Amino acid sequence: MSWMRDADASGGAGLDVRGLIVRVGRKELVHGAAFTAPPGAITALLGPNGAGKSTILRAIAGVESPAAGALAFGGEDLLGLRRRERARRVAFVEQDVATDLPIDVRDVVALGRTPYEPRWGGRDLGAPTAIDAALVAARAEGFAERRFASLSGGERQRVMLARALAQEPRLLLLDEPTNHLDVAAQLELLVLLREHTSRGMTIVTALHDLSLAADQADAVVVIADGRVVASGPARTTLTPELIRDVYGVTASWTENPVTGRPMLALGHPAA
Ligand SMILES: Nc1ncnc2c1ncn2[C@@H]1O[C@H](COP(=O)(O)OP(=O)(O)OP(=O)(O)O)[C@@H](O)[C@H]1O
Repeated sequence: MSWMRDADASGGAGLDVRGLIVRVGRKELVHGAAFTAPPGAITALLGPNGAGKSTILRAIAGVESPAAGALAFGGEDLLGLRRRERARRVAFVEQDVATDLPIDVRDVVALGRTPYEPRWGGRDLGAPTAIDAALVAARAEGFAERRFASLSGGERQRVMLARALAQEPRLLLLDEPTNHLDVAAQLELLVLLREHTSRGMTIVTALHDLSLAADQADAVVVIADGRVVASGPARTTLTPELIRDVYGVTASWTENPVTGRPMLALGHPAA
């Protein structure tokens, strides 16, 4: 396809989603979504509850098979890759983590190395280093020897992030990664993600916190009713009009008195 050749020619293209349709049973949940996520950047998927953010991430991750559409990353057709090859490129941290895994944290993180295990026996020589580095990066090394089921929600989220980092993906998909984190941990996570983008990782993350997305994401994609309604840089895309239409709340850009950066203030004037 011509757009994939274009992506190759540009050297290191990001994620390109075209005409994505996802059906579950007879119900169509995503109706021809199209957007790009720049390489080496954080793109936030925004939108109200039930808009389709998780469904889109699941389709990109290969958990759901799209009914139609094209998904390319780095100029490669993701849908044409074998599962193992896709898993070496794309990692996904889902929103709800199973709570009853009867295994230790380190073993959960080791699952991220599955795509690198030699097919015909032998050992994945890169595993110990990758697992240790991922535990440290996700600030999960302090509970590496504990049972996964004994962890708090925020700790579990760090472990699932560590598992995804152990996979050494070039595209990292995150579904609401901050939802169990306290305010310091949220900002710390964004710093960590920023470190990874500066080393070339492309990150696409569903976020509910519009202010956090406005401050930290390089680009935003706004989803409503299974459709992309706007996309682009946060400052120019998240207009007060768009936010009112999509979320029904009042918004205003102002200056954050703490950071000095543009800040999105939200609320209902009468509340
Ligand atoms: N397996 C399913 N069968 C039927 N409907 C589904 C299924 N999975 C999701 N949906 C519906 O599809 C829509 C989109 O769901 P999705 O989880 O993608 O939304 P979301 O934007 O991630 O929402 P949230 O912000 O609440 O996590 C919702 O209306 C949801 O109820």
